[in-house]
Amino acid sequence: MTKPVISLQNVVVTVGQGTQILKGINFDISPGDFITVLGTNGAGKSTLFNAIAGDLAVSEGKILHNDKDITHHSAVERTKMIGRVFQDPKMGTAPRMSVAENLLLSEKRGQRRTLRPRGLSNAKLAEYRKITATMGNNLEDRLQTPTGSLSGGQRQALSFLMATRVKPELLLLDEHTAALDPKTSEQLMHATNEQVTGNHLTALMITHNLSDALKYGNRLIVLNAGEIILDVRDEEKKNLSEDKLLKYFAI
Ligand SMILES: Nc1ncnc2c1ncn2[C@@H]1O[C@H](COP(=O)(O)OP(=O)(O)OP(=O)(O)O)[C@@H](O)[C@H]1O
Repeated sequence: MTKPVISLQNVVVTVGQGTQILKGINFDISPGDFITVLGTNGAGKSTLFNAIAGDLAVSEGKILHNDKDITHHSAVERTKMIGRVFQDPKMGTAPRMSVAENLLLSEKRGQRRTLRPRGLSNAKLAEYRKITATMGNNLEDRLQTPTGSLSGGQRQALSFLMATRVKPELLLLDEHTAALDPKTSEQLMHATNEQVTGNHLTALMITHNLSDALKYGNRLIVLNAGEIILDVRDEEKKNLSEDKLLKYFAI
C-alpha cells in the first residue's frame, strides 16, 4: 500500500468548555486521492480542513505528513505543502493587485513574498495568458486588471490557479464553487477536475452538492457530528446514488 501524504491519527479538536468538534478522526490521504467531503452544517468539515492546515490546534492525536509528525507545526510552515481555496471569492487574492501580479505572488508560496514588478516579463505574461485561458471564463483578457474588479467566478478561478501554481502536496477546496451561479459553478468544477486529475493532485473538496460529490473524485467521505461515518472509494463510490447518500444525512 502506498504511504499516505497525510495521516490523521485519533485527531480530536476541542473548543470552549471541552466540546469535541472532531471526535478521534482516523484518516489517511493517499497520493492522488481526490476526495469529496460531505456532511450536514456543523458536522466538522471546515474544522477538519483547519486542523490539517494548522489553523486550529489539535487537542489529542497526531497529524503526520509523509510519516513526519507535523501536529505542532504552524499554519505558515504548512503553507509550503498545502494549497487552499475558500468559498468566499475575496479570500484568496489581493484585490488591488492585478491578476498577473497575484499569479506571480503565488509562485512564492512558502517563501518570503516580495514582489518585483520586473518579474513580470513578457514571457511570464504569455505563460499566464495560457494558464488562465484553461479556466474558460475570459480571465486571460484581464491579466492587468485589479483582482477586486473581477467577477466572482473569475476571482475563484484565479484563487484556484494560485493555490495550484506551485504544485501543492495537498489541495483543500472548501466549497469553492458554492458562491457562484450554477453555470459558473459548473464551469469551475469542470476546470477543477481537469487540473486535479490531469496534474495528479491530491485533493479534498467540501461540497453540499451531492451530484458533484458523486461525479468527481475517486473517494468520498461523509462527516457527521465530528466523525467520519462513510469512507468509500473507486467501485464502491461509483455504486453510490444520491438516494443512498441522503440516508447518511438523516442520522
Ligand atoms: N473556533 C471555534 N470555536 C467554537 N466552535 C467552533 C469553532 N470552529 C467550529 N466550531 C463549531 O464546530 C462545529 C463544526 O463547525 P464546522 O465549521 O467545522 O462545520 P462544517 O461541517 O464545515 O459546517 P458548514 O457546512 O456549515 O460549513 C460547529 O458547531 C461550529 O459552530
